[in-house]
Amino acid sequence: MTHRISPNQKRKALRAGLASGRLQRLPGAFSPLVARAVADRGFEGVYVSGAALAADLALPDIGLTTLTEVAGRGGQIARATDLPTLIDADTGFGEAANVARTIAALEDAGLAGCHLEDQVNPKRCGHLDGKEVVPTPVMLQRVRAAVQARTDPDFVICARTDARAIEGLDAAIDRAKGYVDAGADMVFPEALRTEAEFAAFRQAVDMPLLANMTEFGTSPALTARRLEDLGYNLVIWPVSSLRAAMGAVEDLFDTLETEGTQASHVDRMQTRARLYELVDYASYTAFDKQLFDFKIPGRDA
Ligand SMILES: C[C@](O)(C(=O)O)[C@H](CC(=O)O)C(=O)O
Ligand SMILES: [Mg+2]
Repeated sequence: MTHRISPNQKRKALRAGLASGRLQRLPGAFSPLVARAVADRGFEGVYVSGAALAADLALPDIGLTTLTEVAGRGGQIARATDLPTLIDADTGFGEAANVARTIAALEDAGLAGCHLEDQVNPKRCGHLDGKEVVPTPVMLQRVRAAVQARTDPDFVICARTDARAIEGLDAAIDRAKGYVDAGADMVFPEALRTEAEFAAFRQAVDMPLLANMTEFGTSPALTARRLEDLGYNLVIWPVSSLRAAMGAVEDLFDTLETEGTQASHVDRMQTRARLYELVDYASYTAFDKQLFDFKIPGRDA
């Protein structure tokens, strides 16, 4: 498992995927190890969720994490695989000037792209009540700032609109069109309510579209095949791996507490061998051997 693909090559791969007519499938990875498990299958990319990143720090998803934390963790996850990694940049961590700095940090961290949303600061989960959006001109500034700040033209800037839940579908579509005119490469219509709304958005917006298949939210659960048929370009399952892992962790702790041993749980655990596969233990051993198996001319003949 050698990782030699440059950030620019990953960005080009993401762009090619978006232009391919095939759905790009990006499971959320809350850690570099989880990203390895994504890459070990046939997925086209990795997603870094703001909600999962916050939850991992035992924080709610209300804009408490900082750019430094998000870029740092995003970079660790992006470096773990050869796949392009798309990251959730929330509202851009401020207004235009902050957004510009956010793009610089995410590019430097090796991300392939990010999404920026039109919520007010502090933001909320897109599937909960109580969120608000900024006036369209404010989001247009954010998008323009992002596009101008980009130093690699292949870095993908995705504009997310949260307007569906607040202003309705037509307003969300109008906003999306404006964000595209401002230079966004793709659009993330958040919290659509029905499959018909997914279809209507596709009909109205002539740019790559992202579908968010999060659980326990307000959107219907559509399969990858259905989303591809609807003409969507990219799907994220942002928090699914964290929810699955935490479900298993809580079950384990219940077992430990009640049974005093993990024995009945071990068959559900990732094995030591599989973990070593994912961290590519063998190639490190080979590398070490090659470094230390050397002879010094004159000393070792
Ligand atoms: C996509 C999202 O922005 C995220 O941070 O992963 C969240 C997901 C979630 O809370 O389920 C969102 O949809 O707001
Ligand atoms: Mg988020």
